[in-house]
Amino acid sequence: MTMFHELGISEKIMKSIQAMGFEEATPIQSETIPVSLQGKDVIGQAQTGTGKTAAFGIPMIEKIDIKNTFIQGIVVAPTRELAIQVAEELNRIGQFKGVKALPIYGGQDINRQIRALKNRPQIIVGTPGRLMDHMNRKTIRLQNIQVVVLDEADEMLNMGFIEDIEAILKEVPEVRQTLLFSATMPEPIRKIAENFMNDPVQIKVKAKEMTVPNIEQYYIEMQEKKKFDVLTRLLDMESPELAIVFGRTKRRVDELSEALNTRGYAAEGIHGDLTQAKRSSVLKKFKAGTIEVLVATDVAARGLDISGVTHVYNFDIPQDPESYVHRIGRTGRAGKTGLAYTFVTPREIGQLKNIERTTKRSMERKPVPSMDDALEGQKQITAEKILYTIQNENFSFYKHMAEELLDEHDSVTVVAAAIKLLTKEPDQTPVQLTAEAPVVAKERKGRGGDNRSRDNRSRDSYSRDSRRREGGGSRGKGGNFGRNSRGRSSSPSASRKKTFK
Ligand SMILES: Nc1ncnc2c1ncn2[C@@H]1O[C@H](COP(=O)(O)OP(=O)(O)OP(=O)(O)O)[C@@H](O)[C@H]1O
Ligand SMILES: [Mg+2]
Repeated sequence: MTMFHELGISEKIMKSIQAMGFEEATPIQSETIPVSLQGKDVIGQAQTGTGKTAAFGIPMIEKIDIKNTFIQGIVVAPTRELAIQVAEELNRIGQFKGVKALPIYGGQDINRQIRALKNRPQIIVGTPGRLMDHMNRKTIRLQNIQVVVLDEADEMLNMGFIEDIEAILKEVPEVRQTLLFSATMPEPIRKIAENFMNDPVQIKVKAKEMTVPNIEQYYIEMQEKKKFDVLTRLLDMESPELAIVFGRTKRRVDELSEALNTRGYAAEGIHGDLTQAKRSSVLKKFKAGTIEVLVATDVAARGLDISGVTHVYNFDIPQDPESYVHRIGRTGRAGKTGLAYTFVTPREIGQLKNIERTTKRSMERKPVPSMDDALEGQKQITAEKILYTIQNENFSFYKHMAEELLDEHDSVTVVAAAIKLLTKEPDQTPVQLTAEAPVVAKERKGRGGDNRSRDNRSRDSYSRDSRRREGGGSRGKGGNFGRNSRGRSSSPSASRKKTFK
């Protein structure tokens, strides 16, 4: 256990850390912060949700000279939502020192960004495409950069982004500090990374497995056409606080969120073909709990830190083990627990084994849940709601009616009828889903076994964001059910703990 003050952090930043509610440093923070403060290049690898943002953010902000109005640090991140989130965390860390971080990403009005740049942020957090646009327009100058961070570094050095990263690094002074962070770092990518770095120190937090131990991991084997019923049964049985369902393609995400709405779940989709306004509003609603199921492509797989995500469902098995690690890492963050389910068709078992080999952790097989299991789950939720009401609410207004009913029927009959009325019985409304081709496991050779190619993955907002087609986006609205009406306990959720166990 390391306390932050043992790490050589200045007073103003200590004050921010306190305000953020962090009590002790996480292992990646205690191991990388002192090394980064010495100015060394670092490749940092640690499990999802263990505080890598502050691990690079704290030393980066220490290095900023606030008397100097140039941009002194850049962070490059693969998605817009992540760029926004990282900038927010950096602004919190820099709040007392007066360091400002600005997110720069595709899909947002470039003139607005140019105006925001006039406020002289010392740090820019950007997606590659939009950063390049600004470089070309000379609205961002990178000549005074001292620190470059690649968050989700293995993704940034992967096929889809590497050329952009090379172009960006060409604009940055050669004498600089480079920090790379990710939960995954396939060996061939790490080798590529070294070309951009100066004698980097590798810090890998020792862990038996690549995924977080407090995420329970299950798989269910079934035919493709069974998947949707299984998903809704699981949602009924477990009633997640917030759930993310990952689908392979944008079409899949659209169809799934439509189908979930048809069956009465408050779900919306997020993927790279939606307008940025739509993407932001969906994420906002999910964070607020207005929608309870976020259906997403891999655009939401990396880095996003949303509290209250208790369940991740891989409706389609991920294309590669790294994607699995990041997807399920949206739950079980900062010491909390989480559940992850992966759906596999018989032909995809090889891919499942491939994932297990890489993560060094096996998933437990679960049987296909039945309608009765789903109903049992919903009944349980009704019972919990009734007990909660007995303990916490005033229902004297209804007592007279209860007595009248009990005059005519025995109590078990009355209560059973009331439970039936309150219980959402499994809905079997037919839905339309286009089948996806199975993912066949490939040998991990050559480029680190990254099975993706530019075209076969839903490149999504993983594409160069400024050049992306921005179409559509006006799908069906959220479901008819608010979170409480779907039977969740309405008790206030436990306040967010800020210490890791
Ligand atoms: N020392 C700490 N004590 C308590 N909470 C912390 C600490 N450091 C970070 N956190 C919180 O933990 C959560 C996860 O942090 P963060 O998003 O940086 O994880 P990460 O390692 O980058 O995960 P990912 O690999 O998914 O990107 C955030 O809500 C963050 O504010
Ligand atoms: Mg992160």
